[in-house]
Amino acid sequence: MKVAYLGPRGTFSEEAAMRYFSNTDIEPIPYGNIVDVLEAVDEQQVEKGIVPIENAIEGTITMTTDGLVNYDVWIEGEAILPVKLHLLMVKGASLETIKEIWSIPPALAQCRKFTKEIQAETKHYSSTANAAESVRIEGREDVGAVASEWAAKTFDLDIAKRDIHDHECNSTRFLIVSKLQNEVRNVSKSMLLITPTEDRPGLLAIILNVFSSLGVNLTWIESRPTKKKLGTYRFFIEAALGVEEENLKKAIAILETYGHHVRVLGSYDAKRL
Ligand SMILES: O=C(O)C(=O)C[C@]1(C(=O)O)C=C[C@@H](O)C=C1
Repeated sequence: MKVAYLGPRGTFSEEAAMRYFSNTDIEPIPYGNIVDVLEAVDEQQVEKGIVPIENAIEGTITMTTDGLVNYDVWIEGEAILPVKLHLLMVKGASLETIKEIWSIPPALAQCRKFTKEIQAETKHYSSTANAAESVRIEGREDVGAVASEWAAKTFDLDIAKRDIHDHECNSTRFLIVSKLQNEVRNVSKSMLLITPTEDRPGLLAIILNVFSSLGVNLTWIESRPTKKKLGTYRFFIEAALGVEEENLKKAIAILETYGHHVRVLGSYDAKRL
């Protein structure tokens, strides 16, 4: 089974894929960015994909939420991976000489205090591993990559400083997506994308009230711009109920009678890696 992930080798996405599918024979296929992973699943170049959606420090990974709007994929699983970020440098380089820090924006954002403290410039790469690989290829002693221990081993780099993330308890939530909807039975969560058709006072309160009046607990909510008009949004809502549960079906039906567009993005269980 082919599984698309954000490459190159050595990313947290690869680690999450290997751990999540540890009992399955998979062929991991690296892609250059998160959107390409979702596209590969949508176009059925691969059976499954894995993408990061939320980090404990930095919050939502908007490349993923926006990709979920644009591609027709089904969320069938969730995996939570502990994330430890380190500063990787070429062998023999020292922290004192550092001028630039390279990584993917969500990883840099998880280490804001550290980058401010050492007054280094930051440069964006498409993944932690891509930044680490570039440090290795360029061989410069004045740059470091924010990446994992696994990336340090993969690209034979030194860990110049360990655990540079702002908060000790760091983890990232990944979604496992496929093209076809799997059979949903007794799962604990569902993700809905609600697009209101018109703006009105109390719009979000009315939507949330539908869930609370039916006793449906919500575990995540995120608003994203519609990209059509400033100040208009769509809402990602994750509910602690499987999509086949009566109360969730009722909530969807009520929201639709209010004129909102509701798309079920998936229904799944969470797994800690
Ligand atoms: O760059 C990687 O290693 C990734 O898998 C991406 C990613 C992300 O975009 O959030 C995944 C987990 C960490 O939060 C940092 C980076």
